[in-house]
Amino acid sequence: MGREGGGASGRGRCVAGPGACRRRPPVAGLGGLGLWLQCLFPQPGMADSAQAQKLVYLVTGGCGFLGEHVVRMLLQQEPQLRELRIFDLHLGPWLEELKTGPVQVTAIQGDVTQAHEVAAAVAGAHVVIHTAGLVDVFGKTSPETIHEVNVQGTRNVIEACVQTGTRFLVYTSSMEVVGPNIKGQPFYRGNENTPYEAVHRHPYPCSKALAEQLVLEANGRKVLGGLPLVTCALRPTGIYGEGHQIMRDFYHQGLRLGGRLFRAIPASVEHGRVYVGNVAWMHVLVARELQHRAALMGGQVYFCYDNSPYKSYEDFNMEFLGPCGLRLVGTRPLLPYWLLLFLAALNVLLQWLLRPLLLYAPLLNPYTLAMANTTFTVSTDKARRHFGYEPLFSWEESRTRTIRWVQAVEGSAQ
Ligand SMILES: NC(=O)c1ccc[n+]([C@@H]2O[C@H](COP(=O)([O-])OP(=O)(O)OC[C@H]3O[C@@H](n4cnc5c(N)ncnc54)[C@H](O)[C@@H]3O)[C@@H](O)[C@H]2O)c1
Ligand SMILES: CC(C)CCC[C@@H](C)[C@H]1CC[C@H]2[C@@H]3[C@H](O)C=C4C[C@@H](O)CC[C@]4(C)[C@H]3CC[C@]12C
Repeated sequence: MGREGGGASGRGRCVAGPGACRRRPPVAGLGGLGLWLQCLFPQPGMADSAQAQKLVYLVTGGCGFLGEHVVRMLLQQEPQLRELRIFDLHLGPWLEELKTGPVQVTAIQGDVTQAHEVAAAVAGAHVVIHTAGLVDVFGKTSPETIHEVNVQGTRNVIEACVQTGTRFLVYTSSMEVVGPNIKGQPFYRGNENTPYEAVHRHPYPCSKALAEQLVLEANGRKVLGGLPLVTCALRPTGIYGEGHQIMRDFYHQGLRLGGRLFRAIPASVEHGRVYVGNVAWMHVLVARELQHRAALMGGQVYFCYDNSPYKSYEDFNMEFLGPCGLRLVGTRPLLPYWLLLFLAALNVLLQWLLRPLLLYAPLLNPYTLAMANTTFTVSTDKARRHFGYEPLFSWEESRTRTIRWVQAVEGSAQ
């Protein structure tokens, strides 16, 4: 981290990996030499036709909450896209509608823990956006499985890039790679260089930290063909927007409680949030600019940010749930913190006792309580400086879109 400054631009050169050159039809009559010349000196006119749609992207986890937004954003905003591969354990039916567009959409059902499946999907791709992961802070999955998917899965993606000659890898990391830490120390509007004691105990942040480290260390490794791998990691804070399962859960919980939610966290605790459309846009931009600014961006981490307001987790949710008819009761937490902590610990015990019979995984546990109860917000412009990022969606638009989505959830629940 912390390495900043100007970097050489690879713009205009054959920067998209050996596959890019291999894939274009050779210049007639010149055979292999033509192929070379074409890579070195693109012909006039190619920029707008053949060259415009030349790249193959792979999105792992492309059917998840964030992954779907990345997929749709790529199709809307990436003119260089020729083929989009979507790799996921569970493929969504909505993929079908994408297959009628001008870009070839290839759905691949696969498991990131299976190295051969990953290698087959990666082969021939120019860019990999690795969002697949097990997001579990509720104890639904074993720590071993979280490690297997998040760490070994990432290792498999890296090795596949190296073996098949894919040069650009974007990894979806998380704010939790930094914190909040188990000491509950605030991270108040920090940036990528803010010192913070990152201490991980919970399997999910541990796995994200290890995986991020693997990705950053892989930057510069030689891939098949001899060119260097260029990697970077994006660290979203808590993502919200259309498709956010936890928002849906809070909404339904509020409906069950007669249209009320009860404040558990002091309003003064700030929790970083970022709109899913802007996180997706950052992925698209990073993937694009990594190809031109490898020296500057390779091996870097970027927090994901936008203009969403700094609020407590609950007050922020009310920005959407309020207009949908829910009310947050209390200006201060209704239960004292020690009692919440006791209930959180009780939930852990219940989870353990009930495990042989059923999966008991409530929202409240000591880790989620610590997350919600510790200030963690970012304030940075590193993404703007390095790759020209500006949020695509204003706060008002992000809010409106999310409210509309919650209202649609409500409609479909009736
Ligand atoms: N949701 C957030 O607030 C948030 C914040 C920061 C970072 N992230 C990161 O963003 C990424 C996406 O998170 P999300 O919220 O969209 O989660 P999600 O669960 O909605 O999506 C993850 C996707 O990965 C797929 N997947 C899981 N295991 C797989 C496997 N073994 N092989 C192939 N695919 C597999 C799932 O099927 C799913 O479609 C994750 O890496 C997560 O750590 C999420
Ligand atoms: C006191 C309780 C009732 C409130 C519980 C809220 C809790 C479920 C919320 C609070 C903070 C949320 C996490 C935070 O937004 C950031 C991330 C990072 C990401 O990598 C995965 C999701 C996660 C952990 C959110 C999960 C839900 C949390 C813990």
